[in-house]
Amino acid sequence: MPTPTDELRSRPLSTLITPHQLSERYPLTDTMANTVTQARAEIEAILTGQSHKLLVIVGPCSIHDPAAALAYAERLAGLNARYADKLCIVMRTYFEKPRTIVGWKGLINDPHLDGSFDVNTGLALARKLLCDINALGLPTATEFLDMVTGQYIADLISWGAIGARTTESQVHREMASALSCPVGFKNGTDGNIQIALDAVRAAAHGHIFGSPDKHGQMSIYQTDGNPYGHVILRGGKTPNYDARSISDAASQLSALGLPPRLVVDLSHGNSQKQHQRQIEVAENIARQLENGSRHIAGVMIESFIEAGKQNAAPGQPLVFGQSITDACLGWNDSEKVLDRLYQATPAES
Ligand SMILES: O=C[C@H](O)[C@H](O)COP(=O)(O)O
Ligand SMILES: C=C(OP(=O)(O)O)C(=O)O
Repeated sequence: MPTPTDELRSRPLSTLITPHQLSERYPLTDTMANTVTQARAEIEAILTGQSHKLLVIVGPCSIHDPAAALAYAERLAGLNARYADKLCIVMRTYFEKPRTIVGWKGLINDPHLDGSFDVNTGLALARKLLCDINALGLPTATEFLDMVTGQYIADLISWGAIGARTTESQVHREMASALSCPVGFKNGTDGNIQIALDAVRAAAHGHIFGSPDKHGQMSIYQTDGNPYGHVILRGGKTPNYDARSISDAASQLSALGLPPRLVVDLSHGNSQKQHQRQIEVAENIARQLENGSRHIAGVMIESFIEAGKQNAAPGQPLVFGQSITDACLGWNDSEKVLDRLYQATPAES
């Protein structure tokens, strides 16, 4: 026997349910499919400038408690109905968190928040929550980070993001080229927009790559390319939501023959990670809209029931509806921000 040279630093722990098995347990119903199909069509029309509406991706930084997320979704569904003539509201349902170094990586990876890494339960909780939210008629958004887990939930997602830490990654661009929903690419954490422009172009192309299929069989996939890739300005070392930064990015899109429309993240580098600052960023965006800017297709907001964030320590009780990753706006401020954006969005001309 030769000396082993492989799997020296890894080992399989247990088998993973397949995407097909999970979707048999939590199937996509006609109501859910209608929510997804209608929202994707509306978002596509917003991104190409055919719709006057503003896309608003709003919700917790991450999902850690499905009951709290559903309680938030029920409130948000009310605002979705109230503002439907001008806003296209999509709930942030982020199950995978990219970490700067290490930390809790989201509900799918560690659903019990205790390092037990019960991934099969995490996948089931994520899919069930997405079914419940879409059944309310409220569409959902997520970051696609892991190359495998997206297969379990992508049919329930109306808008996807590739994060600041992965926009430059070839495999994420290939994945985006396959996704059935519109996909936004964040600028880099240092503020580099070029990588997001490159990503939009790369994802618009078809690619060939290896991936498990819905039954877990390793397969060679061919993708068509995603025509609805777009840039998300999330700030970097300094913010980039001001009118000048937005029009510069829009000019770069036009020069590439792409629609000069983009999404602005009110959080992260644009709020310098101070959640309350999202309110002033929203005010600035509202004024740009009122001044006739045609470049702002949408915004992203980190919002939950309770403002701020808390530390999740195993065995310690958690505040219901408060973030355990980035700090979020509380519900009252979120309502005010959405109302302000509604007032600033032009009515259909
Ligand atoms: O949006 C979430 C965080 O900003 C991102 O996951 C990085 O988090 P970290 O810097 O706390 O690891
Ligand atoms: C991780 C996120 O953002 P970014 O990739 O911009 O840091 C996020 O939106 O949760």
